[in-house]
Amino acid sequence: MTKVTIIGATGRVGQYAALSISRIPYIREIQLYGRDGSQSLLDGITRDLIDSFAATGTASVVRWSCDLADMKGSDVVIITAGVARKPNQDRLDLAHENAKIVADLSKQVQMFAPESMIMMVTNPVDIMTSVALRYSGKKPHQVFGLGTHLDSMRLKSLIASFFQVHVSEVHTRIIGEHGESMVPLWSATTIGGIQISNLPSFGNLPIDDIMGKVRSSGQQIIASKGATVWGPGDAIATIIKTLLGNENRILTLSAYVKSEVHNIGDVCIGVPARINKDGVFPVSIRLDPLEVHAFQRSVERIRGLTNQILKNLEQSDSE
Ligand SMILES: NC(=O)C1=CN([C@@H]2O[C@H](COP(=O)(O)OP(=O)(O)OC[C@H]3O[C@@H](n4cnc5c(N)ncnc54)[C@H](O)[C@@H]3O)[C@@H](O)[C@H]2O)C=CC1
Ligand SMILES: O=C([O-])CC(=O)C(=O)O
Repeated sequence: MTKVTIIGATGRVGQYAALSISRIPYIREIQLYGRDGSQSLLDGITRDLIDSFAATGTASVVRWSCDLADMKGSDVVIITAGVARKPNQDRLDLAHENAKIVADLSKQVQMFAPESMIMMVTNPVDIMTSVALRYSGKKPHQVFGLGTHLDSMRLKSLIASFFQVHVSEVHTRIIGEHGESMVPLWSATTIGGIQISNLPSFGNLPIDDIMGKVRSSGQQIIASKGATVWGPGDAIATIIKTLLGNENRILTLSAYVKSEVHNIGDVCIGVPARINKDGVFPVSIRLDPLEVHAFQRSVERIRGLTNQILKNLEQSDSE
């Protein structure tokens, strides 16, 4: 029996993630959690999902609850709860408010679902992953965030469009912060198995323009339609499928990195990680010197902000 709980299920990302996850064949139960007062909305979302299951022949069972105890027995608890940014806000502007929400929820996940893993979506996702790790008391491989997986998919799509190839021909990744200091790994980018810099047209690739589009993608979508929904929802489902299907794929997630990347780390941040039924395990990699430098800057920025947020939380815990 494979059970996934979504905390934040009445939100835009939580709702679509539930639909996308329900398409994974071996997911048997999806538990939707919403705060007290959202009973009617949860009931409506559940009925709508059941209609969708009937139309597609999906075998999953979906239940809703306003009682966190009902996450008991979950394999993974996905947290999408918290505030989302408005146009012209940075994801980091949400850190203070969301940290309190995530710290409280993470303690409860450990209380009611001690065996489960936690997947963090709430922004700023790297910092929230560290908050969840600290407050749940779980092991590092059991707590991870969506990280730069979605950014990597956005870059993949733009490269595929430039070279006019199917997205499956492009392998690339972005590491570091899910935000301004993200680092594209051109050294790890291939098209049809060929290192991108060995393609004659690589010189024409508008790298700055492409990375500008990746960095501002969330902002642009929020400005025009209010929220990013289908991109993150399907990215969440890919990761859940990889994890619970024991696929051993290497995806770029926010995970606690100790020293796997050039001895840089001691924080949760986007890195390539092996994902299987036991959890998420950062892989040891070697990068180009410029990429190492950029990753180091990104890590230092996120580590500094994370430590500040954790200190603030400790202070409010002791008040
Ligand atoms: N990491 C990533 O790539 C992405 C992260 N996000 C983040 O996911 C989060 C959710 O985004 P949306 O679904 O668009 O927001 P939304 O406003 O539509 O939904 C927020 C959800 O959180 C719940 N919530 C708020 N405060 C809560 C609390 N104190 N306790 C329990 N639940 C609470 C709400 O009831 C609602 O279900 C935001 O922080 C957003 O920035 C969104 C897209 C991608
Ligand atoms: O931009 C946002 O606030 C939501 C998000 O993280 C994304 O879609 O990359």
